[in-house]
Amino acid sequence: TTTLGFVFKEGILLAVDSRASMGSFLSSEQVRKVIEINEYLLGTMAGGAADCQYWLAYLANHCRTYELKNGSKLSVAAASKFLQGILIGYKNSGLSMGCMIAGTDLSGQHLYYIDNDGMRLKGDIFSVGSGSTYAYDMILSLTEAVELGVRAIYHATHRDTASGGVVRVYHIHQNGWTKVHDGIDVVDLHYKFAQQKGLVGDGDE
Ligand SMILES: CC1=C(C(=O)N[C@H](C)C(=O)N[C@@H](Cc2c[nH]c3ccccc23)C(=O)N[C@@H](Cc2ccccc2)C(=O)[C@H](C)CO)Cc2ccccc21
Repeated sequence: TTTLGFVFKEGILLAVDSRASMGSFLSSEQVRKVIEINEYLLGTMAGGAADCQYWLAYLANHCRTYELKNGSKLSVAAASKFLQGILIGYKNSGLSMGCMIAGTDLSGQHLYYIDNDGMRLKGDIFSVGSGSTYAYDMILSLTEAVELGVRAIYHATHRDTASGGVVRVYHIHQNGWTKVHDGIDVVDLHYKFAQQKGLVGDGDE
């Protein structure tokens, strides 16, 4: 898995791959590693799929319940703190989760990293998952940010056997979030980037 989140001029970008594995068996190339908690919050998943899916769905439920009770939304800090509290409660019980919680609230856009050790960090850039060492960061315009996110995940899926499938990209801004790409096949990207590098010319240029 390769998940990437970074702050840039116009908000926060999340970019992830879509591969699931069971040991050396590739169990899926189409999983969704970004969970749409509500129209202001997104979560990313790396590690145990069931652990991530269960506890991020639990967080989404908590956010909705809070909103109905209090008539206002949880801040990104509060939502990420809630998840941290759960993971601390289950520390050393075998959960495997490396998540990002990103979203927008009254104080702007925020990005947090939370993992099964109970670590919670606020930051401008995180990359989580087996392919994270291949993904890099820069502060860019939206177009450049999207291109970077796509290239970073593509590059990671090209190198990391446990990452692959399609690239999904989300942009978080002051009005919530927009889904930029819902699935670009990394094989198509491979030929597109190879073409751009002139490696796969048609031979008579
Ligand atoms: C086929 C499949 C799933 C699957 O293959 N589950 C296995 C058991 C799983 O959890 N795989 C992990 C790797 C793994 C297996 N056993 C573990 C025990 C502890 C920790 C990790 C693991 C994985 O792909 N994780 C993805 C993240 C992911 C995958 C699916 C959904 C959310 C997040 C990832 O991090 C990279 C592939 C590197 O491991 C999960 C899922 C959700 C929705 C639809 C299909 C599937």
